[in-house]
This record gives sequence, C-alpha cells and structure tokens, in this order.
Amino acid sequence: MTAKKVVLLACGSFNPPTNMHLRMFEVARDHLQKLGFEVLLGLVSPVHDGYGKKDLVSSTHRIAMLRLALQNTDWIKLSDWEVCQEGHSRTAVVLKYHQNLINSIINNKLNDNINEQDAPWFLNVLQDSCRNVQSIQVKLLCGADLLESFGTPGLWADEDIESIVGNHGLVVITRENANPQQFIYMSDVLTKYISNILIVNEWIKHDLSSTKIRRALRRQESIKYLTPDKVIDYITRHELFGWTNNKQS
Ligand SMILES: Nc1ncnc2c1ncn2[C@@H]1O[C@H](COP(=O)(O)OP(=O)(O)OP(=O)(O)O)[C@@H](O)[C@H]1O
Ligand SMILES: O=C(O)c1ccc[n+]([C@@H]2O[C@H](COP(=O)([O-])O)[C@@H](O)[C@H]2O)c1
Repeated sequence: MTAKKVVLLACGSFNPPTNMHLRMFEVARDHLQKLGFEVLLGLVSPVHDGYGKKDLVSSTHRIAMLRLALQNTDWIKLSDWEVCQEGHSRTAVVLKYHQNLINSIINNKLNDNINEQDAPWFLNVLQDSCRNVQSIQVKLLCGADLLESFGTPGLWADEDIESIVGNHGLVVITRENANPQQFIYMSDVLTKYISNILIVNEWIKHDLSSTKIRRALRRQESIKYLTPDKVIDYITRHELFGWTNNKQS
C-alpha cells in the first residue's frame, strides 16, 4: 500500500520562534509515519503584521529569526506568502492557497497567479516527490491551545473551522492545560470530522512559549536553550522584546 502524502503547515506569530515550534514538526512527523503517512515537507507560515497581536514585532524580524531557526533542518521551510499579503489572512485561506499551489505542482500546470517565483522555497523540495503522485494533503499542524481557540466566541468563522477540519485535517500536539479530546467531544463539527484530526502526545513536556521567552527578555534573563543560538544573537543584536545591551547597573 502506498503511503498517504502529507505536508504539515503551522501558522502562528512565531514572536519569537521557540525550540518547541521546531520540535512540534518532529513529533508530528514521527507519529504520522507510524500511522502510515509520508510527511514530505513542513511549512511555517508566520502571521501578517496586521494581525495586531500585542508585542508582535515586525514580520521583517520574525522572518529573519525563522530563517535562522530553520537553518539546521532540511525538511521544514518558511512560507512568506501570508506576511506578503495586504493584510491578515484567515488560516483557512492560507491552507487553501498552499493546497492549490501543491495541486498545481502535481498537475504540472503552474498558472499565471502561482508561478515559480512565488514558490521557490518548496518547489524544489517537492518536485521530485510529486512525480507519479495522485494527491498531497496540506494539514494544519498546531498546538492544543490553537484547537481550543476554535471555541473562543467570534474568533473563527464556523465555515472556516469546517473547511480546515473537513478539507485539510488537523494534527494537534498536546500542550499543558489543554484537553483536546474533551474539546473535540464538546464540538459537533469536530466530532463529525474526527477521522481528520490526529492528536499527537508530546510525552517529553516542554512548557515553552514565545510569551515566556519575551518575559525573560524583558527582565534581561537568559533564554539560552529555549531557541536556537542564532535567534538569540539576532534578538540581542536588534534589542527586541525589551532586551537592552546597555544595562544600567
Ligand atoms: N509548547 C508547545 N506545545 C505545543 N504546541 C505549541 C507549543 N508552543 C507553540 N505551539 C504551537 O505552535 C503554533 C504557533 O504558535 P505561536 O506562535 O502562537 O506560539 P506560542 O508560543 O503559543 O506564542 P505566544 O506565547 O506568543 O502566544 C501554535 O499552533 C501553537 O499551539
Ligand atoms: O482564521 C482565523 O479566523 C483565525 C482566527 C484566530 C487565529 N488565527 C491564526 O491562528 C494563529 C494564532 O497565533 P497566536 O500567536 O495568536 O496564537 C495565527 O496564525 C492566526 O492567523 C486564525
């Protein structure tokens, strides 16, 4: 039996990227491989500046930090499509864009809207895998907190949730203080598409978040081993997140 081919796409602020953002892809790939999927590629899609989240640094900085964070992986790539749009894109739209692009590659008919210049970051990785392939599914990779944010009133459109779980599927990494199984049980739409939702237990718990890194930096505390050293160098060089190089004694 041939393995179902999957691309994992993670959306978020990555403000800044953490080791857990990278680890999430590894944990998901291991689990999916055991279930018989072939994970061809991981994509990181940072949110547009217009998302307007508190303390969000510019996408120029977030992209630069992600590029540094991704230097030691050969299968997780940055997609800057979302940050290059005019404003914030709903996640359902981001998934659909990448799915359409991959479908075009499979069908070998990149059209005028989607040309090779727009997608150099993963065309070369995928092109070989795409030969003789019928389909590749783009799934949303997320932490359990993002899944649970589906329940925040007014945050996600109902049709978008249905499109994300129905057309793409979710790979959810467990996270402290979240109970994805119970959350799915409480939701009719998630229960309807339960076969499209894979929950991956992260047994090696890292209660790590960008918020905690930002807090440490604000307090002039070390963030070593929480994010790659090159990201730390970038943050300190640009004095991001309240870090200052001229400390008053
Ligand atoms: N420790 C973690 N365990 C599981 N998933 C995580 C973890 N940290 C981040 N993620 C997931 O990574 C994706 C992108 O996350 P995001 O940029 O919001 O990071 P974050 O650390 O949660 O950020 P912030 O603290 O600024 O809210 C989300 O799907 C989020 O759930
Ligand atoms: O598509 C939506 O309606 C939607 C609603 C809320 C959040 N999101 C996405 O979820 C991600 C949340 O990131 P964060 O850092 O706010 O946890 C980010 O990529 C947002 O674009 C998307």
